[in-house]
Amino acid sequence: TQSTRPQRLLGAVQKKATRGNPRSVIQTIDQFCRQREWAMNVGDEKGCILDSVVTETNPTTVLELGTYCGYSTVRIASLLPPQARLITLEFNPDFARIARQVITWAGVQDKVELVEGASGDLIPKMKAQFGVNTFDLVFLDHWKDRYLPDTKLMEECGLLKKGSILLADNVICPGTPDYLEYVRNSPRYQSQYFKSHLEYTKVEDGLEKSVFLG
Ligand SMILES: O=C(NC/C=C/[C@H]1O[C@@H](n2cnc3c(NCCO)ncnc32)[C@H](O)[C@@H]1O)c1cc(-c2ccc(F)cc2)cc(O)c1O
Ligand SMILES: [Mg+2]
Repeated sequence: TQSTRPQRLLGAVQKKATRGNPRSVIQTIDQFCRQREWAMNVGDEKGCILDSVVTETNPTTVLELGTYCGYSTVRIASLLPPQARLITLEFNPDFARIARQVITWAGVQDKVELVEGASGDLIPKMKAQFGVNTFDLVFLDHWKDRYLPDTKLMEECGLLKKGSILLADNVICPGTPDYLEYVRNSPRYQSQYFKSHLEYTKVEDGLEKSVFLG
């Protein structure tokens, strides 16, 4: 039977990346996506912006919406201090299965909790079921029309505190117009756009960093 693109991406990681070396896994995926098959990872250019936001936030608790193959999961986890943890939500079981293997190959599995399910169902359970108080950083990279409803849901569930950071991928391409309008006009957020390019292309895209003001 035909393999899927995520399966081929995992194959490249297991063949070429050094086990236990997150940077090697990231480099291998970026090379695969540039030389073999494009895939919707945040990529190396926007990935550097993600890295800088993670390091300057120095988060203890991170939430990622949309794991896909685990590229940004590995990127973020590799920068977290020892006690910090990253919860990543993925509702496609096939993608979750691939991501778990990528995360383990990179050796960051002890900092990552991959939860299979839809963000809309899981966000309300974060406090009771996952022992989360608030998130210091949220990386939004799932269906683009879900960024806004899930942000409102996180507010309602008391998962954001003064200073919590939302970092959203693809605010230009494919675009998240309703989310952008909200975080840029709401008095509850201080927003900043980081101009970049769609992963592995010259098309404009960018990340929006929004600080929750409480
Ligand atoms: O569409 C893009 N990303 C979507 C990611 C989805 C992943 O997240 C998972 N997911 C989705 N919704 C939820 C959910 N909750 C919501 C549903 O309940 N709860 C849990 N998991 C969820 C999916 O199963 C996937 O694993 C994209 C496209 C381009 C692109 C640009 C230009 C082009 F020409 C083509 C493509 C570039 C990018 O960087 C992109 O991120
Ligand atoms: Mg994306």
